[in-house]
Amino acid sequence: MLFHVEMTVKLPADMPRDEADALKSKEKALAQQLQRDGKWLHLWRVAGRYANVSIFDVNDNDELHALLSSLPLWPFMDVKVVPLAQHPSAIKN
Ligand SMILES: O=C(O)CC1=CCC(=O)O1
Repeated sequence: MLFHVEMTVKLPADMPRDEADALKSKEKALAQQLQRDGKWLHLWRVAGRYANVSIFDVNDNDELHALLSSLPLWPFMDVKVVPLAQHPSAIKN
């Protein structure tokens, strides 16, 4: 199942720089592993915002939730999920 996910990161302004950097580093390592695993198909920065748009390919809603909630930045993100279905006019998917 494919999901469009928008994540907006909101780190507390008073979070120490080294703590924020450690979280971002862990986030990057896990995001890259999930891309190698074929679960995280696309990862795009939203221009001008500390946010990304991603496409995930997972088995079901529960796997998506488990994956998203395992991200180190999860406690500091607003996440919007849109389930995707086939479009009848699409010539590739
Ligand atoms: O910077 C972000 O958009 C949050 C994030 C998700 C995966 C990653 O490496 O950073």
